[in-house]
Formats: sequence, C-alpha cells, structure tokens
Amino acid sequence: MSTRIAFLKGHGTENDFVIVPDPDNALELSPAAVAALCDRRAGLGGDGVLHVVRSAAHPEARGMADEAEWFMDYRNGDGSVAEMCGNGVRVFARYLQHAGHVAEGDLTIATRAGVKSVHIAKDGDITVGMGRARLPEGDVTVTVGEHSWPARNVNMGNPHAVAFVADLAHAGDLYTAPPVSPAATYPDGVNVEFVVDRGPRHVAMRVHERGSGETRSCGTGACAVAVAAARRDGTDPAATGTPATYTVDVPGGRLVITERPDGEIEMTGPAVIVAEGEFDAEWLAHAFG
Ligand SMILES: N[C@@H](CCC[C@H](N)C(=O)O)C(=O)O
Repeated sequence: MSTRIAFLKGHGTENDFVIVPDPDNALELSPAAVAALCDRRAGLGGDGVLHVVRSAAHPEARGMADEAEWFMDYRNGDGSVAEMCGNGVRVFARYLQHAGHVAEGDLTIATRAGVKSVHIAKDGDITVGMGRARLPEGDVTVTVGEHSWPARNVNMGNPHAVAFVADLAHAGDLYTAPPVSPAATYPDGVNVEFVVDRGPRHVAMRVHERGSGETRSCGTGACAVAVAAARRDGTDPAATGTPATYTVDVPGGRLVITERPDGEIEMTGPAVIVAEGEFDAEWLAHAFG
C-alpha cells in the first residue's frame, strides 16, 4: 500500500506555496522532490515549498526552539534553500492557525533569517516583523536587453537588487534571471525588483526571484523596495525620526510596508489557504528521486 503525504496549497498576494506539514522532520525533501512538487504541469505547482517542522526537530532551528515552536524550512521552486520568504511566513502563520496550532493574535516563527514576530489580525491580514534591512555599499547595475539601470543592494535576510525604471514593461518577460553586475556582489544569486512610482509613497513592482523565476509577489522584495524608495525620496526613518509607510503594488495584490526610526520593518498583507490533499510518496520517490 502506498504512503500518503498530506499537503496544503496557499498563497500570499499570489506568491503560491505547497505546504508540507512534517512536525517531526521525518520527510526527506530533496531538491529534486521540492522541484517536482512545485512543477506546475507534472506536480502540484508553486513558487516554493513551506516545510512545516517543529524547531526542536530541525538542526537549523534547534537553537531557536525556546523562542519559536515552529520552523519555516523554506525552499524555492527549483529546490534551492533560501534564508527568508516574506509572503511565505504569512502563509505559514495562516497554516498554523488553520491547523489549530495557534490562535489569532501574536506568535513567533523561526526562519533561517532568525525568529520573526507575527500578528494575525481579526480582519484577515497578517503583519510580520521583518527585522532590519542591510544596505551594503557599492554600485550595482541591472540589465535587460538594451536597458541598464543602477540598482540598490538591499539585504532582507536574503539578497535583493532594486532598480527604479520608467516602465515595468522594460523588464521584459523575466523568464530568465536579469544579469546583475558586478556578479561578485551576489555570490549566492539575487532577487531582482523593478519599480515604478504610482503616487506619494506608493510604488509598483515586478520581481524575478532567485530559484523561482518571475513570481506574482515577493514579500522580502517589497520590503527591499520600500527601503530603497525611502532612501531615494529622503524619507529614511533613521534620518527623519519618523516612520515611513509605503504601499507596494505587486502583480498579485498589495503589501503595506512600514519602516520605523529604529530600522525595524513591518509588512502587512493577506495570506490564504486554498486547498488540502494528499500526494503519493511513491510518485515522488519514483518519478523524481
Ligand atoms: N517569495 C519570497 C522570497 C523567496 C526567497 C527568494 N526567492 C530567495 O531565494 O531569496 C518572499 O515573499 O519574500
């Protein structure tokens, strides 16, 4: 008899994930298995996998177990590991609520970028304390076809290059990763955001995500964009002493990002569970190894 493995499907502003609850960390989710699950034709389909594990049961999270019971073991759609996923952490929180592990209100979630504070509001939105951005020095250039733009290097636990452009269509189909130079700035690859202005403290972006391609949204990317926009606009909260809130439109919806004068960044947006089911462990093992 075949072994059935439970999964759920969820999204945050249409950045979609296969959720695999595995409290005891008993499953071996190889990169090939993750890529198979995320395959939109031969698998379940998703931009990434949220592997839900108790912190105490995961070697990368044991040290955070006192602060956060659950660890978000996030994987990109190609099977690679990433430090952090902003939309993913909201969907992860929604799953914990859906499964009855947590109630509405405040909770913490362990990630590879540290423990994140999360608030599940009554109105359905979820707010995440994303920590502080790092802004490494140095010029970065993003190129698509004949267009090149200067970009801001912003690290939200994971790496981003943020380019302000005249027209989001100039980013092209974003099927392949846009070259970013100097390449040595990002030895582990980079997420690239293209941004246009929509109004005062209101921008819109498209993104090519490392390990997933163009996605409909990127939470860490939206935070990086808000930070870059605040520096460009002269509204840097550390310099002005006033919080800066930016509305960031993504193809899949809207995120609201606030940076406080102490540098702490909060992101608010939706998170939805859309389906639950089971897949066959044999299918995964035989088809993809
Ligand atoms: N979609 C995510 C980011 C996921 C990780 C990223 N692709 C990386 O490799 O750094 C988000 O919402 O932040």
